[in-house]
Amino acid sequence: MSNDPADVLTDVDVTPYDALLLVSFGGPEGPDDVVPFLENVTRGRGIPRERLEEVGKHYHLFGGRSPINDQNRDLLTALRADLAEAGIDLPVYWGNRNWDPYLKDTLARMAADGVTRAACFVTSAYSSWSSCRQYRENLWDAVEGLEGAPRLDKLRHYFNHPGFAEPNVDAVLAALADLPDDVRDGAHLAFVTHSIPLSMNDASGPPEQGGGAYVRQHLDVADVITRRVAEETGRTHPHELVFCSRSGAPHIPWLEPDVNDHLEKLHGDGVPAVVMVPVGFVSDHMEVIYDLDTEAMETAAELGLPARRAATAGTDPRFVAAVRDLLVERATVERGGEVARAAVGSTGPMWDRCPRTCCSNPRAERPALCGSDPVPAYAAATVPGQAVVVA
Ligand SMILES: CC1=C(CCC(=O)O)c2cc3nc(cc4[nH]c(cc5[nH]c(cc1n2)c(C)c5CCC(=O)O)c(CCC(=O)O)c4C)C(CCC(=O)O)=C3C
Ligand SMILES: [Fe+2]
Repeated sequence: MSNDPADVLTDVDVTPYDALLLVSFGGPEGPDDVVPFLENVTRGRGIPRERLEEVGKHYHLFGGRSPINDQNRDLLTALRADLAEAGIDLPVYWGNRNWDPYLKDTLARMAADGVTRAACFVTSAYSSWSSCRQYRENLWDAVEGLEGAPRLDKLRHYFNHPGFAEPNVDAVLAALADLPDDVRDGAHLAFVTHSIPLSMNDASGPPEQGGGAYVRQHLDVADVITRRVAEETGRTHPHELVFCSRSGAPHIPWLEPDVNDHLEKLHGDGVPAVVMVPVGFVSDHMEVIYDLDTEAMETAAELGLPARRAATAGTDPRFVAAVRDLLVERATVERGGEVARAAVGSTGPMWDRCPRTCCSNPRAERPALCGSDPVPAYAAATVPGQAVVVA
């Protein structure tokens, strides 16, 4: 990250924070975990039983174990090493929405350890209820009623941080290089992310900005990656944004096209090859190893369409350093200092606190931490000490 201006302008003072908290989704670690995990994920969500059985099969294909927890363990190890090397002495905790270690247990341990204020890094880079506000609701739930709970700040969205974009650029270059010589130049880049209901995309970001932030943010970083790849190869590969892992009831519209339908279309149009770029995900969890590496790769093979899947950011040192950069940046801001915020593309750096109306909950309004929301009167008493900033 030596050419990143934020590295030069900031120092390694991370006060007022005395911990970093890695916040993630969680996944099952063995066959017996699969059903309880799926129940945790889908509680109250109206996901049809057939869809759950289908998704259960995906996990059982891999021994009932998702790779996501091990990937977070690797990220923790890498983060601790990176912070230590930068001279930052800060404990790093980990808590999940849907599986052990649960956020509630982690927050209780942090309180017992005397942590007073933690920065939260969420393994989800974009705006939407599922990818942002739901995590903020989960943080609320985790501190509610907890004596001595640390105050929590969520680090800003990082889909357009160079430390996230650049590993994706290199991954696309590597995937292109791996395609047969005679089809490489004509390859399309299919940027892939998790589908969400159209209504959830419409409600993503602040309504004053017209909603639709989820898709807009993906399109922005996909443009950046495509242009950076063109700088390296001298060729602008046509690119599209497509979706995987559609869930929910069939009559509810979700973002399309599905990646498999897209591969069929490319093939029908005579496109000679494709690189799938899972830009919506930060590591190779189940959506990537099943929906892309298994299902979409099978579709491509049946079509006879040469396809490669680009790597996710994972523990790329630039991505790990980006977490530190975001931490140091936010600490500086909280101390009242000036920062240079690293961002590529046309969106610009994202806010530190989500606006009150951002990414509304599709079912019912729930209290959430780390926004500019005033804490609702009915809940304020149960969550002492949290940041309350009215926009
Ligand atoms: C936007 C988004 C991300 C990306 C941002 C982020 O990373 O947070 C994401 C990530 C993930 N989603 C995951 C797993 C699942 N998601 C489900 C269901 C759903 N996801 C949704 C959205 C997203 N999901 C939505 C709108 C639903 C419908 C139900 C609801 O409204 O909540 C279901 C239920 C079964 C099904 O129907 O698929 C499962 C099992 C795993 C773990 C993988 C592993 O185990 O390796 C990860 C990282
Ligand atoms: Fe999901």
